[in-house]
Amino acid sequence: MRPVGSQIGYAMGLSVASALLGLLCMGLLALTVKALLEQPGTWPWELMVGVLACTVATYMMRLGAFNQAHYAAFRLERILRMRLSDRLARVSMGYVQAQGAGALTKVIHDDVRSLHVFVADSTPLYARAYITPIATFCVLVWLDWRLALGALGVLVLGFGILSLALRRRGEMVRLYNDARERVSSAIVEFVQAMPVVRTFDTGHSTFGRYQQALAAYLAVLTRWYRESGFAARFSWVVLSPMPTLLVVLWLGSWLTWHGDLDPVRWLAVLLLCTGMAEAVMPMMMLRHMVDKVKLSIARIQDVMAAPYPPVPSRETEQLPREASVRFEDVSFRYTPADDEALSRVSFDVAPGTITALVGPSGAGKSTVAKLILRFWDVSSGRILVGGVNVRHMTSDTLMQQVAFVFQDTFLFSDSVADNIRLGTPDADMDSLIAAAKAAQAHDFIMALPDGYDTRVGERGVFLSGGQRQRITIARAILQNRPILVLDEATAFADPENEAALVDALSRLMRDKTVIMVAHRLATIRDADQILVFDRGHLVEGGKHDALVKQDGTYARLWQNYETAQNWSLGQTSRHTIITQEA
Ligand SMILES: Nc1ncnc2c1ncn2[C@@H]1O[C@H](COP(=O)(O)OP(=O)(O)OP(=O)(O)O)[C@@H](O)[C@H]1O
Repeated sequence: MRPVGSQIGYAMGLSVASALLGLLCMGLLALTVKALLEQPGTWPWELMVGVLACTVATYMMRLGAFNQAHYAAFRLERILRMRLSDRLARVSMGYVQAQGAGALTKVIHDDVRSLHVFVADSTPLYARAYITPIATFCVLVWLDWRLALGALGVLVLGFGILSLALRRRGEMVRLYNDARERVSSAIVEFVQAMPVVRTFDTGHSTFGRYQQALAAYLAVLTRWYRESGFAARFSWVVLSPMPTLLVVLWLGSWLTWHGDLDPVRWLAVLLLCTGMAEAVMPMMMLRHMVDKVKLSIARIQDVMAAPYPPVPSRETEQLPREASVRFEDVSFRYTPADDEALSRVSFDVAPGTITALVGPSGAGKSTVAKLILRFWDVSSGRILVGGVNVRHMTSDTLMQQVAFVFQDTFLFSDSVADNIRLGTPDADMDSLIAAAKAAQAHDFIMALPDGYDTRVGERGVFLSGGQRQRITIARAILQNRPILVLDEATAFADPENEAALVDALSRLMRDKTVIMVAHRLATIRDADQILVFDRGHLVEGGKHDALVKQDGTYARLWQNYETAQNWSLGQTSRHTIITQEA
């Protein structure tokens, strides 16, 4: 809250001033009554105008306090979201993946929102809740210390009972928050997994988890209510204005009876004393809000404390000399608890050559591809791009060297043109269209309702996997970076798309250093170098023909691949016949 601290302070100051003016207003009201009683028939105009002015000023200041608090909350929300997204853009991918997209979204959205609500609605109340009872008590003591003590006695009794009710509050709040979190994650899971749910279990097991979470939530609430219910409600009764009023009324009449109390003072005490008890209620509500917002603050602070991977400054960084890639004895594990995903891997990729990464599932091919872009830092060894350790260049420099085409293409809900322009925002329309044509994407883009201005994902414009892939390829062509990393770029290709994709890729790869993860071994027969991985180790390397002759892992993979091609053809035709008969 520090960035908007002074504005919050101003709001709280206004709120305190309005509370004090409210008291002054009551004092003037009592004096007005006194004047009316002492000189019947005359109007104490000055006092009455004073009461009116104080009332107006009280409400103006209260309004001002809430205005300031709301402006502070809007500013805070914006500042926090900017800072959080800035941090997330620069922390390692490892951190982002470990936290999970859902949890991070919740922090940026919900936790910042609850801080907004707290600052906007509660900070002025907070100031009031503390100053009103203290100031009221001081005035009451000045008016009549015996009545003041009577009113205080009621408050102390109410607090005593309330503390009994709140004895195990810390533990209950924790249980309550845990149960609530479980309900919300069960809902998220239920909704996100809807396609799987519909296909496999008609919702029984996921919905069951949601129901269990709800039942546990209900159990916590019921227990909390049962354990603290009576004491809490009883203390609410004691702390409501009525008991204080009764005590002051009874004590005051007894003192007046004995001629020991001026009736005007008594009236003033009666007018003021309820303010003390009234201020206590919001204090209790605020305590609950503070507890809730503390959890949000802790989560926001966790994200803000996530460490940046060390990067050199623009002055000290080293610039890559050419478009080569080199792994030197690289080992890597995703987390300290995981097994090594890569073990002592070394290889060289010369500028302008094509290198294919192959191997069984889980061998570490995608890991190699992602380490080149420094999504994670290696555990040992080093990765050189253009002869420079990736740790010794800024991420901007690395980005200018390497373009990436992932298997899971993500398009922003923006126009097709802006999706292609990502990374080269200044590209003009002609070069953008040229890139789309080279990527075999121009024709289908022109068939969309608004051509290049069509917004992806809106008004039913959903693109097929192959089309999305070609938009990403157009993006990479436009970026025209010297090194290209392709991770399963043809994964989504259907027969109709595949020819277009292969054509697009070959244009993209022209004159570039290419490192591609490949499952379809036929597409990489002509690669300059094939690196074969198995369980994190680089087990073989060389050209296709030589590797087939070696009769090792690659020869086995190649054999399996060829068998699979033949097998799938036969199976597909039989399957089709069976389905038709059915
Ligand atoms: N984000 C991650 N966190 C933890 N472990 C991971 C992560 N990504 C991959 N791994 C593990 O690292 C190993 C290598 O995975 P990788 O994705 O590089 O294999 P791959 O050869 O690309 O497999 P595939 O062909 O199936 O995509 C696997 O054991 C995998 O379980």
